[in-house]
Amino acid sequence: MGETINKQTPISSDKNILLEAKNLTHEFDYKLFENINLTLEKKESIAIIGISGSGKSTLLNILSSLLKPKFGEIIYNKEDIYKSKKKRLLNIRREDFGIIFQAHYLFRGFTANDNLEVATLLSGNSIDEELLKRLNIDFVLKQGVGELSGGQQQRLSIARVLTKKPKIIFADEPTGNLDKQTAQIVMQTLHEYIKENDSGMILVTHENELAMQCDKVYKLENLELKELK
Ligand SMILES: Nc1ncnc2c1ncn2[C@@H]1O[C@H](COP(=O)(O)OP(=O)(O)OP(=O)(O)O)[C@@H](O)[C@H]1O
Repeated sequence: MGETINKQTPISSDKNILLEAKNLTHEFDYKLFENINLTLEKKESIAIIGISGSGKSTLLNILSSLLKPKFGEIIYNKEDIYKSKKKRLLNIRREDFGIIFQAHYLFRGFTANDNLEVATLLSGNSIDEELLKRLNIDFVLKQGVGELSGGQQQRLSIARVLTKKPKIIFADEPTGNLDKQTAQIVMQTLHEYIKENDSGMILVTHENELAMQCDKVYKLENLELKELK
């Protein structure tokens, strides 16, 4: 009898689920993946690895509301985001999703501080001085974005995303421009953020070491997501 109860007990309760990808299929010139499923829970980090061209960034674009898949659903807050009205999709992207891509969309004609202010205005949150110190960019706030190094720009874009207090972080090679030590600080900051804020993170990376620091690791290979951890 006990066995039956165990079998019926869900591994994760619905209220812990942040995002679900169901039966995703996508292709451009060639098929990238077919019938992929993925679930992200609160406080969880997921890494996606795979060879160049396997479709990792495409998958992240689909998960993060930027690209409609050929087939399949992305369920967030019990709704398929790609079936939502355009305005609703934009609101989810703007308010709940924190998208960290290498081509960080900073406003280049403005100062670092102006860029953070935009996030505070949109979200109603204030700038987290501690976070800026941690990321070692607290001393560049008055500088123009164009005067910052690539790595400083990357950390500024991460600070801007976190200022929004997103429910889910989507990060594509977020430490690509950074030395090993700084990359580690950034990853630690992201992991702490999701634990402290009941958020989740999906990370695409080439670096196995960073991937293995995540709770789950999947490899995109032969059209499938294989669970490595
Ligand atoms: N918007 C697009 N239009 C047409 N083809 C695309 C588009 N975006 C990606 N592709 C193609 O899809 C394939 C997968 O690209 P993607 O960037 O998802 O791979 P990746 O695994 O992230 O690669 P990398 O590790 O090199 O960043 C590539 O062949 C790429 O040229």
